[in-house]
Amino acid sequence: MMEGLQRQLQRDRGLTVSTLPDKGRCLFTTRDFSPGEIILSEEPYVSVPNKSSAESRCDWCFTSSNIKRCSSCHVVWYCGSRCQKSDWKLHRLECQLLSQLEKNRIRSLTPSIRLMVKLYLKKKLQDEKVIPTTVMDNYSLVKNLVSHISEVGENQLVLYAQMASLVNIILQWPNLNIKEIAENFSKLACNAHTVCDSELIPLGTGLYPVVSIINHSCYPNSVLVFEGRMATVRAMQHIPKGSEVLISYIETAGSTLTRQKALKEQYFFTCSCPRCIKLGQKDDIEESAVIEGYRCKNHTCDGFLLRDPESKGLICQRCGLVRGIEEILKIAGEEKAMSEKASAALSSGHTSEALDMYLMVEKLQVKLCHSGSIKLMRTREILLKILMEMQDWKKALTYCRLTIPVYERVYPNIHPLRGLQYYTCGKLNWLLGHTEEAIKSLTQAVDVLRITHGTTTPFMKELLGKLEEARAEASFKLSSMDDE
Ligand SMILES: C[S@@+](CC[C@H](N)C(=O)[O-])C[C@H]1O[C@@H](n2cnc3c(N)ncnc32)[C@H](O)[C@@H]1O
Repeated sequence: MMEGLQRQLQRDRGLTVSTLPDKGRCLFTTRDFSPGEIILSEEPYVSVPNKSSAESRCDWCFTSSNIKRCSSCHVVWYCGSRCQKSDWKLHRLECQLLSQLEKNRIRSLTPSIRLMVKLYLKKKLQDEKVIPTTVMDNYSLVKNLVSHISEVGENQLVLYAQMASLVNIILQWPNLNIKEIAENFSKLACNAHTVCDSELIPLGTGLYPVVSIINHSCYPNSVLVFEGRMATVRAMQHIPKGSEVLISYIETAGSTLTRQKALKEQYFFTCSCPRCIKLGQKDDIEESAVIEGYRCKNHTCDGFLLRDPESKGLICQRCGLVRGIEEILKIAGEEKAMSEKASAALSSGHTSEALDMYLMVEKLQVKLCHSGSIKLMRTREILLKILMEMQDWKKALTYCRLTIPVYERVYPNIHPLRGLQYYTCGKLNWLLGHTEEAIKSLTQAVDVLRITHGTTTPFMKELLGKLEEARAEASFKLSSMDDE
């Protein structure tokens, strides 16, 4: 199977699988790739939508529109007969199992448990040749995934063992190996991908064993996006022949320490990408102080603070003013308490209370954090979302504009989140009738998103349509001015 995969990747894609001593398997290019070009597309081996009390999703394509519950198991939803048919061979077995479960068990079913049950059902159906196997779609690819089981902590192991025994109860197969199921949970933790829509809203989880060969970099040359349930890896820059294809597994906006911690905890490795090797160097320390540190006490100064070895405070690197730790901790405490209240208000649907609370959080964070702070940017993003929900386009645009300089600082020129933020800015300007500004932001969005998302998806067609509309409006305005 592995030779078959190698041959297909080489012939159809210009790719090859190699092994590096410090990384394990890796994907390399055997030809040049240009920015925006698809490197790899893959359907999931298995996938499952997220569980949300507010919104169910089609088990096959993840849409939440026009969905109906399966009339037999009452657990799984489909948007129509096409998706139901595509999933039928597997769901037929799953449906019988789910129908036998007690109500309490059904309620406690998590997406991970369902994903694991589906994994075993798919393997069984492929073993019995009910579902065909292909070089890109077979269980041996799952077998080859890394699990890091020997590095998993005691508490996590107990959790995996409990989850494995639940899978065993659901499947009721003789001779099921609980240890193997637990190890497969560990594989899912470092190999499964969150399936997102074009705006990067999470919809579910999928296992894409070929995409899982791709290693991580905090400065990646490629990006993983989803078109429905299909995973697509695109080149974000020119990738010469003989390069390793690298995507990012994590939110790359954080400081080197934050990124390394996240990678170690979930993926058990220490990243040595061009950004991570700078750990502890002057530039890296200063960047962390801006994006995760505190602001100068003097509000007219935009300096960042570093620990002052002589005093018990932090010293501004621009004006030299010392800021005491006690004062920082006091505001930080108030900010934490208010953030918790605000988040609780938002998740219980009290939108206008949440808005007031987040405005207070923002005030405290402005006192506390540097203007380049990621934390402050996240609060402003929440305010932007709330204000958009309330259709207060004017204030929403103010917040969107405030986030842009931080996006431009923490994300590279071509990054999907940066493109999406320009898109939001463009839409808001358009709604407010600021045609010229809308054209500028929508053009910036297109420049980024045509590389990360391609140009042919409905999402991109909508964006390109909006830009065209804004340009037509601008030239109409111009020609009516000429007439006057
Ligand atoms: C999704 S898998 C990637 C493929 C993997 N190398 C393999 O052999 O199957 C994730 C695992 O790959 C390894 N890995 C990924 N990126 C790495 C990197 N930049 N440096 C070292 N190891 C890395 C880690 O062991 C991580 O848990």
